[in-house]
Amino acid sequence: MEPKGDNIDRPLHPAGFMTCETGSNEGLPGCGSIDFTVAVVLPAGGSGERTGLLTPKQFCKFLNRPLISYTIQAFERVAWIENIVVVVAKDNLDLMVNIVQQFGHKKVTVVLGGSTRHRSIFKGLQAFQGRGDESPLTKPKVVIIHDAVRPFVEEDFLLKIAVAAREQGASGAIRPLVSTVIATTSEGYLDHSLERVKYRASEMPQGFMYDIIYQAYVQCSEADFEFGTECLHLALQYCGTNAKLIEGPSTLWKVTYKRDLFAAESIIKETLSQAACVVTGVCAESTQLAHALQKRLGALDMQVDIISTLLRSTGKFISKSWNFIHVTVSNSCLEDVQELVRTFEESGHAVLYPVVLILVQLDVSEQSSASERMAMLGAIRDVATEARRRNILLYGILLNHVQGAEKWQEAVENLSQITAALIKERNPALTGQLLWV
Ligand SMILES: Nc1ccn([C@@H]2O[C@H](COP(=O)(O)OP(=O)(O)OP(=O)(O)O)[C@@H](O)[C@H]2O)c(=O)n1
Ligand SMILES: O=P(O)(O)OC[C@@H](O)[C@@H](O)[C@@H](O)CO
Repeated sequence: MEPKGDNIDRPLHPAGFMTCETGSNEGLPGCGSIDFTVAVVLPAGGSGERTGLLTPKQFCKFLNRPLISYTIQAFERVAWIENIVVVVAKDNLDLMVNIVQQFGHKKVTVVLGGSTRHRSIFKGLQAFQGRGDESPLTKPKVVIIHDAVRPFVEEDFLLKIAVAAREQGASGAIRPLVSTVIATTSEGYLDHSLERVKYRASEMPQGFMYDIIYQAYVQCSEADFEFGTECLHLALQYCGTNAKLIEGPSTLWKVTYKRDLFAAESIIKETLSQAACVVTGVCAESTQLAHALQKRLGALDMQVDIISTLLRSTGKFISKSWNFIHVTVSNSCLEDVQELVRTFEESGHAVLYPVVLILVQLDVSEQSSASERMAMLGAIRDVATEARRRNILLYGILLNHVQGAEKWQEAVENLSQITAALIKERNPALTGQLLWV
């Protein structure tokens, strides 16, 4: 999982940062909910030592996409946020610019960080300061500061933080303490414990009037830069600004330890669409199988639609990030699958989230020959390799049309369990394989 930084021949701004395509709020829906400019600083310049991994946690991949890309997406989909400044260590500068380009992130400026979190945040804030030439970034009225390793943040809470920062000068997310806080003696014994109900954990996002937090950083001490962990404290200490504290959802937690990476992956997978569109073609057996599958997947809380052909209606399902199950009684449908891969490529829709495409061949000839199975496997492998480049995960299933109602019911049950698992897990290792049910 080592980061692979390809050198990007991009001019580094005199202030030491690269600007990718910036978005604008003009005319976007939703920006009417806020009448002042808001920007975001995402400190992502750490090394993630506490995970015990060589790859900094913000660059660890989930479904073939780095964690930081999920965090950036959480902010770029908010129409009233104008600019997103991502602060990274020098060694990860090219990697970060690569990620912005690969996943089509907008409004993003990549900035070089510092040796501590506070130093990195200050570098991020400086991206809004003119440096003698016209800075490409508009200085915001309010700036939101958010650890890049907190990917699960929702627009409604960001709105609360931004409005409170505009009104109070500063605002911050808090959560109830899980463990009691105790003070220890220098010999390592209990000195006293704090009354837990009186304390809260300080989380992110935090919001500030830009001028307040910028001035706080201008005035803060070297000790603050070296050892401090709390931006709200700097606003109080150096600008006399008492932050409004807002209790946030439990999803605001920070990825810190290795266990947090597993939790983050599980949550990301849960957010992906489990819905599927079953494409049957025109033959009766496929349609019958599709309805049986729809009933069983429905029992697994999966939404399933059935269509006879991909023409015209594909866009509706692609726009909703649905997955596809293509049921056929012949191996002629690979052309359809290739057409679907091309449609996804043109829509660019699978860039952010992998889409599952399952090819179910109903073997009505009782028992396909080994050579026929090998031919199908070879064909699927080729198409799957191409599909993977478009972030489409193609799996093949060969379903024997067994005789006898009971055996058939069992086969359909197995098929539904396998298709549900493939869609939920999206395991790239199984793509291009032919499962035999
Ligand atoms: N010099 C630094 C140190 C940290 N951060 C960022 O600040 C956020 C919260 O810090 P933390 O969870 O402590 O990250 P790390 O410092 O990377 O973790 P560790 O202490 O385990 O090395 C992270 O997004 C991290 O990348 C930063 O921008 N610059
Ligand atoms: O201390 P760490 O560098 O692990 O993480 C930073 C956290 O302290 C910080 O995100 C919140 O406490 C809010 O300031």
